[in-house]
Amino acid sequence: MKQDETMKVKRYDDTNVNPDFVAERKKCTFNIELLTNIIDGSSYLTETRRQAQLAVLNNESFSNLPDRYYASRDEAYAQNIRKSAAYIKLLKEDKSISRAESYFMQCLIFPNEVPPFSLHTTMFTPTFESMADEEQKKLWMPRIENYEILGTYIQTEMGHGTNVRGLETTATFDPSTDEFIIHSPTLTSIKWWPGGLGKTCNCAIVMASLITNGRNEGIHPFIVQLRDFETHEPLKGGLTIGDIGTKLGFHGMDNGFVKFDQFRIPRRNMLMKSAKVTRDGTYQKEKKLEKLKYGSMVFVRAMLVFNQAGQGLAQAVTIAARYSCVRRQSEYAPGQEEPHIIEYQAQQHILFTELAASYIFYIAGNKLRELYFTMNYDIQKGDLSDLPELHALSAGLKALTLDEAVVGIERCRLICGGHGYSAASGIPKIYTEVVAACTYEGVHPVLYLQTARYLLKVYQAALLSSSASSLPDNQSSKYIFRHLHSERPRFHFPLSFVEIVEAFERRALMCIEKASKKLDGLLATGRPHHEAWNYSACYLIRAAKAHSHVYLTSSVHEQLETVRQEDAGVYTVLGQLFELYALKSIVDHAVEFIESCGITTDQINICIERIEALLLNIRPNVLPLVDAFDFPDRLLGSALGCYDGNVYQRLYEYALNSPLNKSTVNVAYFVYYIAINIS
Ligand SMILES: CCCCCCCCCCCCCCCCCC(=O)SCCNC(=O)CCNC(=O)[C@H](O)C(C)(C)COP(=O)(O)OP(=O)(O)OC[C@H]1O[C@@H](n2cnc3c(N)ncnc32)[C@H](O)[C@@H]1OP(=O)(O)O
Ligand SMILES: Cc1cc2nc3c(=O)[nH]c(=O)nc-3n(C[C@H](O)[C@H](O)[C@H](O)COP(=O)(O)OP(=O)(O)OC[C@H]3O[C@@H](n4cnc5c(N)ncnc54)[C@H](O)[C@@H]3O)c2cc1C
Repeated sequence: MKQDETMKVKRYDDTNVNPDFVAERKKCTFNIELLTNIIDGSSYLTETRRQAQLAVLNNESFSNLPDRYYASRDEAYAQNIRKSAAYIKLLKEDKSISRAESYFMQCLIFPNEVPPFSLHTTMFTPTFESMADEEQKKLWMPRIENYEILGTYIQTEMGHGTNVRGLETTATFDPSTDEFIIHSPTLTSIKWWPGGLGKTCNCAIVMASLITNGRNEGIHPFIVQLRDFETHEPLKGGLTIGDIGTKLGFHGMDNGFVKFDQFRIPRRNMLMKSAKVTRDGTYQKEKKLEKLKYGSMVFVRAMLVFNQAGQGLAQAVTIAARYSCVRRQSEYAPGQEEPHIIEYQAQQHILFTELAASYIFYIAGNKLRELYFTMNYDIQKGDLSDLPELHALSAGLKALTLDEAVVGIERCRLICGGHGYSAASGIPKIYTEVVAACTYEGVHPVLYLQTARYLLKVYQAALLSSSASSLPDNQSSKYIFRHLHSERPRFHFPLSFVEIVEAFERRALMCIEKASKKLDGLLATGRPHHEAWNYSACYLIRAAKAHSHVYLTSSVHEQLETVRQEDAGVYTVLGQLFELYALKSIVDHAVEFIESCGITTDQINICIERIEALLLNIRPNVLPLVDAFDFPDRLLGSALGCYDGNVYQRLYEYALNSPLNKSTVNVAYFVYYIAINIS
C-alpha cells in the first residue's frame, strides 16, 4: 500500500479519557503490544493492519454518514454502494495494496457488515479459480480481477438450501446451439438468498443440475452473466431478478432472488476443470476432483471462525468490559459510593468467561486459517487427501464457535442493562451480523453431522490399527488413535494445561465411541442406515462438538507453549484465559468429563473453585485485555465501548441525533391526534 504522508487522524482519541479508565489501565501486568501481535499473527501484521485502518480513517469517502443505526434500508444500501465504489476505485488505482491490507481496510470501511460485493471476493472468485479450466481462467480472470465483472454465488433455492444434491434448477445442454438452458421449473426452484444478487452483481456462479443426452449428471457450477455491463439492466431472455426484502440484519446487503426461464448461456460457461460437456454433448468427469466443487464452502467456513466468531465476540466483550468499568450501580457497602459494575462477581463470571472464549476463538481461528491455506495449496494442485480433514474441521468449528459466540454476544448485551438494548451500544448490530453466519454456509446440526461422519470413519480405522503413525501429523483426530489403545491416566487437580488437553481428548473419544455404538446398535436391529443415522443424531452431534473442543484447546495450548518461551507476563494472562475457558467447558459438560476421565464430582467442585480464583486473577487486566484487541472506535460503533470511556456524553449525542428529534411535534402525532381533537 502506498504510504500517505498526510495521515493525521489517530486511531484512538487519547485526550479527555475517563479518569476511571486511566486508573484501570495502570493496573496492567503484561505487554499489551505483544498480545496484540499474537492476536494479529505477528508484529508485521499488526503494523499492516494499523496502516490500513489509518488509510480508511483518513479517507472521507469511507465515512458512515448517514449514521448507520438511523439509516433506512435504502440509505444503508446506498451508503454501502458509495463506499464500495470508493474502495474498488482505490484497489484499482493502487495495485500495491496487498491481500491482507485490503482485508483489514474492508473490515473498517464496512464495520460489522457484509457489503454487497463481498460474495465476489469470498465465493465467486475462489469458486471460479478452483473450478474453471486454464482457458476459461485466461478468458475471464482479467475482468474478474478488475471488478468489471462483479459476481455472486447462487446456490440456495426457495425450497432447498441444505440438500444441495436436491436443488431443482436445471442446466440442459442443447447441442443444436451449443448452449446450456438454465431453468427454474417450479416456484421452489427460484434461487433465493445470494448476497449482492438483488441489485449489485452483474454475474454469478450458478449451481444447477447438469442434463445432457437426457441424463442428469448432478450439480455443477456455471458462470452466468445476469446484467448488462453498460446499463446494469437485467439481461433479456428469461431472467426475473430482485431483492428478497428486509431481514433480521444485513440491511445494507441486497440478498436477492432470480427466476430462470429457459435462459441460455454458452456451453463453455460451464466451469470445466473437474467435469466437462464436449461439443457433441458427451459428459466427462475426473472423479477424484469431484469434491472440489464444495471448496468455496470450506474456505468461508474456515474463515468464519476468526472473522465472525472470534472478532464478533471480541467486539461485544470489548464493549461490555469498557462499559462495566464506567457504569456504577447499586449500594455495595452501606453508605459508600456505588461501585463499578465490573466489581460484581456475577458480572465478572459472564464477562470474563466470554472474554476467554473470544481469545480462544480468535487464536484457534487464526490457526485454522493457516491450516486451510497450507492444505488448500495441495488440494488445488489435485491432491485432495487433506480435504476430508479440512471439511470436517471447518464444518465442526464453524458450528461450535458460532453457536457459542452468539450466546456470548447476547450475554454481553444483557450485562450492559438497558443501554445494551440501544442500537448505540453497537451490540445489536454485532449480534444480527454474527447470527446470520449460523445459517449461511450451512446450518449447524447439518455441519456437526458432517464432522461426525468423518470421525466415525477415523474411529473405525483406529480400531483396526495399533498405532497413530498411519495418520499425518496435521490431522486433528490423531488423538483417537493415540488414546484408543492406551491406559487412561489419573488426573490431578487443579489440572495442568497438558492434562486439560488430554481430558478434552478423552471426552471426545468417549463421545465418538458412544455414537458409534449407538449407530451399530440400531443397525443391528435391522434398521436401514439412513434411519439408524437419523436416530443417532444426538450422539453424533455430541461427538462432533467434543472433537471441535479438542481442536480449540489443543491449538491454543500449542500457542501457549510458544508464548511461554517469549514473555512471562503474556503467558500468564493468556494461560488464565485458556484455563478459564477450559474449566467452564468442563463444568458445563461435567457428566461427559466425569464419565470419560474417571473424575469425581468433588473434582468438578475444585474446577468451580478454580474458576472463581481465575476471575480474581483476571480482574486487574480486564481493560488491557480488551485494549489488546486494538479495535478502533469506528469499528465498534459503540457509545458504551469507546476507548475514552465517555459513555454518557456519547449516549446523549446519539439520542439528540435521532431523526424523531428533528421536530418538536411529530407530524404523525399532529395528523392523528391533535388535528382530530381540534375538529
Ligand atoms: C485473509 C482472507 C480473509 C478472508 C475473510 C473472509 C471473511 C468471511 C466473510 C463471510 C462473508 C460471507 C457472506 C455470506 C456467504 C453465504 C454464502 C452461502 O451461504 S452459499 C450456500 C451455502 N450452503 C450450504 O452450506 C449448504 C449446506 N449443505 C452442504 O454443505 C452439503 O450439501 C451437505 C454436506 C449437507 C450434504 O451434501 P451431500 O452431497 O448430500 O453430502 P453427503 O453427506 O452425502 O457427503 C458426500 C461426500 O461429500 C463430502 N462433503 C460434503 N461437503 C463437503 C465439503 N464442503 N468439502 C468436502 N467434502 C464434502 C462428505 O464428507 C462426503 O464424503 P464421503 O464420506 O462420501 O467421503
Ligand atoms: C444472511 C444470509 C446470506 C446468505 N447468502 C447466500 C448466498 O450468498 N448464496 C447462497 O446460495 N445462499 C445464501 N444463503 C442461504 C444459506 O446458505 C441457507 O439458508 C442455508 O444453507 C440453510 O438452508 P435453508 O435455509 O434452506 O434451510 P433448510 O435446509 O431448510 O434447513 C432448515 C432447518 O432444518 C433442519 N435440517 C435441514 N436438513 C437437515 C438435516 N439433513 N439434518 C438435520 N437437520 C436438518 C435444520 O435445523 C435447519 O436449520 C444465505 C442465507 C442467509 C441467512
